[in-house]
Amino acid sequence: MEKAFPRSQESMISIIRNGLPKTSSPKQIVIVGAGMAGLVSASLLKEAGHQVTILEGSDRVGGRVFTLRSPFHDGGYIEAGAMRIPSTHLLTLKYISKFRLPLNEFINTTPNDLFYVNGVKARRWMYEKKPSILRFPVAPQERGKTADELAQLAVKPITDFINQDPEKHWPIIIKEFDKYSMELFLRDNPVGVSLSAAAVNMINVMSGFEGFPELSFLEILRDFILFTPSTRFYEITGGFDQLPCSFLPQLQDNIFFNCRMTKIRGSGNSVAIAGDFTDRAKPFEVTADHAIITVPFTVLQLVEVEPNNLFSYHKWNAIRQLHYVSSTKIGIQFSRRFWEENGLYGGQTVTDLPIRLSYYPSHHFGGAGGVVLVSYTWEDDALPWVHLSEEEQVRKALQVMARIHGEVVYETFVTGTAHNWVMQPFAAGAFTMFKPFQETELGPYISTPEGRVHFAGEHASDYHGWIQGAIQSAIRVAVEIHSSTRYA
Ligand SMILES: Cc1cc2nc3c(=O)[nH]c(=O)nc-3n(C[C@H](O)[C@H](O)[C@H](O)COP(=O)(O)OP(=O)(O)OC[C@H]3O[C@@H](n4cnc5c(N)ncnc54)[C@H](O)[C@@H]3O)c2cc1C
Ligand SMILES: N[C@@H](Cc1ccccc1)C(=O)O
Repeated sequence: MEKAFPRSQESMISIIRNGLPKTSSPKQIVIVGAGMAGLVSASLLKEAGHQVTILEGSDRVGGRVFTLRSPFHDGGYIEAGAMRIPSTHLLTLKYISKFRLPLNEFINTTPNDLFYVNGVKARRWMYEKKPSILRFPVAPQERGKTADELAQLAVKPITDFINQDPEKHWPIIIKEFDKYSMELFLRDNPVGVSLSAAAVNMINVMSGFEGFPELSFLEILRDFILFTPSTRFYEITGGFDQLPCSFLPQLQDNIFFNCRMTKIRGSGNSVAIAGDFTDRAKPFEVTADHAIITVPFTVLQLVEVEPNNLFSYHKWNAIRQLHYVSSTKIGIQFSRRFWEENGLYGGQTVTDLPIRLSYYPSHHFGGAGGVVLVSYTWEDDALPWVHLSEEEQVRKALQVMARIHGEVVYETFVTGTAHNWVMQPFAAGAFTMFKPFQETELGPYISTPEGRVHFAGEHASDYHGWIQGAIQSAIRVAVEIHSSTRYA
């Protein structure tokens, strides 16, 4: 029996570098979804000698890696999905280097970040010097501390324990604290300092997490640890769509676009994927030895499964209950980089106004104009935007931005676009984020295969909401199928 699925990044990096051993018993494998999970799993399995067929519902590769180039001029673009890669995400960085794609630093925050909160405009360095300038009515003992400092204080017993021995201690932490939401843990801290409502609100507003405080404490903690100022981030220079497109030379003959899966039918040693072509309302059906399903569980709920007990009770639970965060992004192009005249080179604006987080471009500094991610919202914060037309979202975002940057936003406005992930038929949400109890109760059943049906995607990984998760799950599922065959 082949070695168990390699959990460490190092062993997965060697699979990315060297591929899987050539098989002596090629299998027919149908993969649904040409996002990063589908592309990576197909690439590894094809390279190892298997016959892969990729069915993609849309007309492009990439899925939630989606660079919006229209309606921008002069090469402008905005990332509707993935836009930054932490320096610790070695699998993602490995594929970027394998395809020789250019990288530059994604400047996530700078001391010059512009805040507009509780009606107060301030720079990050001013706030870090005197947190009370943002007028959060925190408790006396909380005064003089930033949101980050208060959050670190509250989670310190947990992070200290994890840091002693992450491999051994994370499972203990999950068992003890999976039942907590972020909000409950911070307000009624079972191991450390409980914070006042105002302090928790300050943490939520300043981190952009105000939209989902009721979600899993541990899930948010992982990203809280990741987003510490010491973490460096990168972006693919020229747009993230170059990453999924880099798989095309190897896979383009294996990908069938505009193929919407509507049914999964299992029978003994084979599995059939049925559906219709979205561009010509014609049915299709593909039968294979194995199927890899990479579509989000939100979308999978609308796919018929025959027989129903092809999936176990626990798998059905996970498909129905796994939580997906919604997210909206609004990108606006300006004819002049007025934000740089204001000392903003990359970095962000944090506000309690409906745009919540803005990110200034980390590329083409000093250029004639540029595209700003004017609004990036999650969960409840994303909802006020979804009922508006694209034009209304751009206009409203511009109006809100004018309250922070002044009339210059109107004088230099060129064009804009908005993307609401909850409205996308092949995503139906932005990314997975557990609710309390879900890591323990759904986690073990998200990735497990059901007969000849295998599951990959960011939801079926240890990195929810990251390309890294899609890649990790793809390598796992490729090993899962490949190790059930004999090597050449
Ligand atoms: C707003 C946002 C911001 C993000 N920011 C970052 C970031 O900065 N850095 C980072 O690393 N990650 C980020 N991510 C996460 C990252 O984009 C995803 O984790 C990753 O792209 C998911 O890949 P996947 O293959 O699992 O899923 P997907 O990319 O969703 O691929 C699934 C594919 O299946 C197709 N499909 C769905 N249903 C069907 C069907 N019925 N029939 C046929 N095909 C179907 C879809 O069209 C899609 O192509 C972000 C995501 C979002 C939404
Ligand atoms: N990884 C995505 C979404 C995300 C944000 C925050 C926490 C978890 C996931 C981003 O960087 O925007």
